[in-house]
Amino acid sequence: MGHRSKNKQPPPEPLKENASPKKLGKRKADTLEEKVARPTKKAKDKSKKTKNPSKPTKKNTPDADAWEDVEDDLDMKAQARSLFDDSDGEDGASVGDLDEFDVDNDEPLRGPVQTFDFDSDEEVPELEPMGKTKKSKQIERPLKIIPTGSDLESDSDSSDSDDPITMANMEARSRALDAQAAAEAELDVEEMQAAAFDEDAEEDFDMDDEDEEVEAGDEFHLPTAEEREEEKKNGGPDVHVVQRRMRHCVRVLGRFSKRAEKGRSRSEYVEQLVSDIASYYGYNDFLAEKLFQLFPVAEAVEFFESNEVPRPVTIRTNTLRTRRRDLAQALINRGVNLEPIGKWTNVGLQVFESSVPIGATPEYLAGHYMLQAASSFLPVIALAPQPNERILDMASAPGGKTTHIAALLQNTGVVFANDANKARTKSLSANVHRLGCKNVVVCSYDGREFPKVMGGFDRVLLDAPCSGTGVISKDSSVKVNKSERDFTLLAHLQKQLILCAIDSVTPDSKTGGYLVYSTCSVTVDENEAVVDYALRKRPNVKLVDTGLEFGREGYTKYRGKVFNPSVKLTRRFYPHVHNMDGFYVAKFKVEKRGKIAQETLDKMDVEIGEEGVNSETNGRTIAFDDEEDKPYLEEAARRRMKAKGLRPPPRKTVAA
Ligand SMILES: C[S@@+](CC[C@H](N)C(=O)[O-])C[C@H]1O[C@@H](n2cnc3c(N)ncnc32)[C@H](O)[C@@H]1O
Repeated sequence: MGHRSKNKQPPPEPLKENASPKKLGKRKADTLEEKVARPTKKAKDKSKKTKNPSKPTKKNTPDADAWEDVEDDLDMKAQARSLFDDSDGEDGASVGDLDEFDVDNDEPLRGPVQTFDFDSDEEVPELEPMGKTKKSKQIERPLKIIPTGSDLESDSDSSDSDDPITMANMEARSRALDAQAAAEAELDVEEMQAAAFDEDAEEDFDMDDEDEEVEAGDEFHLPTAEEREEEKKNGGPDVHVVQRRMRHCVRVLGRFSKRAEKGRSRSEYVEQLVSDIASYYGYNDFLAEKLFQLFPVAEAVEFFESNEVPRPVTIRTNTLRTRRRDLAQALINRGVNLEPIGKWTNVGLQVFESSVPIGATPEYLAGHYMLQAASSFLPVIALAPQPNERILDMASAPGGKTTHIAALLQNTGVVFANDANKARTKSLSANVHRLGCKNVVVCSYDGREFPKVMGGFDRVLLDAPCSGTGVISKDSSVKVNKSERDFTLLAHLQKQLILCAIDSVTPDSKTGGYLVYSTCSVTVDENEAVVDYALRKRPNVKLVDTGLEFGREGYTKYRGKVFNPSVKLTRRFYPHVHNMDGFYVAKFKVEKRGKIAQETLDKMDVEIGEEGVNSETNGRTIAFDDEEDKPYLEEAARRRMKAKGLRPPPRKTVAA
């Protein structure tokens, strides 16, 4: 595939699991080439239609989860009361055949049902989403349903029409768009096939190419340390050089024994590749390496590349106020082109294009939906709250998941929505009110104070503060502002929070007794390592299936670390695999302390004993490891002093 296909994205939905990572083929090579021309990457002329959302403004808060943060900017006073109070009724306004929005059907719906003037700028884009005049990379995402050749023929006439869309021509226009997408898809396939036979294509990364012949003048030479030093002195390598070198390194690392230069080691190639990835995509060396290590070589490049592309714009229907089909129709009437996200959610909609700002429609202001990344649905689906339960959302601002929980509870029971950051609880409260959640209590404690503040919860969600390495496409500052120390401190905070979250769950719950731990980060330190720590420190918990239909299994071994085998039950989500933000979800069942399976206890004793940690387990609380915690506690004390304007004493210990 060539330039045309750059940035096309399918909707967020499960892709085939365990598929071997895609080979870097011509398409990827083209992608790399295109980077040279950034930011004017797109070759396609899309001037006819105003398509697709630009991302809503996002604050640079590394802890922030996805773009529920746009809610922060809303002036509550401007939030109109519901304009659609009647819409809850089973027989809402008759709006044509929208049965597909009743849960399972994923047919696309697009095109307004009224006449729209695509060239006017009538709406004031308060929150700047979906700006008519802005194009985003999502424009080129292929539609989900690719029509047949006959559709192509019959509608080809109308595909380019500039006539206004009306009830009469909407269907034909819609089919024409599908046909266009199909034609593009066919072209892509042709290009891909052509590339497969193009022996001269130096960009072809085919790792299985037995008969490769390197043309004269195209031999690749891995720079020596001196040459790299020289390159640095001269202001760094040219972008073309970096691209070419990255391709070559990936190629060599794909079949090292055959392709490597004599006398050069694998680690030299890896070092060069990571260094080039860092400079090409703009990461600090530390983070580039950390993320690179998560994947096989070629897949790692896919991951970095996917972080350059925005994820699909998605919204969650607030079922406390409306139904998905009614919401879809209301938005279609406003000129929004959308379709259900996928079969795994019956409340999500993916927005492809809009002629109105999607963060400021009357439906938005009336709380009929939440702008929410698809990945953010996952932990709440895993939590599976049941009516009348008592739930704690331990780190909840700005409330994307809290309001989802409240909706699943159908406004019964109670949700304690906590966040340590008082300022962020304002947007949390605003969202709670806008979405009509009547069972939510907002509070602001450090999560580590639970369960002393209150306990006895049927379910707890800990959507932990994290490094945000899963949401780099939304917040690129993560590329440079995270150091090794940040990861150490974050992982420590996460470990403390998870123990407090576990202790807040009542094992006596008749309906629940679960904790869901999630992050929008892909690093093992913040995910599997935290979960494994919790299993070791709290033998009364076990991991259970998340209930999510897709996602890769959690690592049970990683770079010399061995985790509890049950960590396999946790789920990882990646932008390059699932077309959603990088995310991690683990679900624990909290059991009574006396009821722990003996085999689990035996295992715990061995594991904990091996580490030389306190091995008193049976029924007794295992405290934090004071020695391990010392530097972190010291660091926290230093920070508190600094915050109070006091000068902290010099450091005594250093975190590992
Ligand atoms: C990933 S965000 C939560 C997003 C939220 N769950 C949602 O869906 O909208 C992490 C949150 O943790 C909060 N936080 C950080 N440290 C905390 C702590 N010690 N206790 C409780 N909350 C904390 C941050 O203020 C931030 O709002």
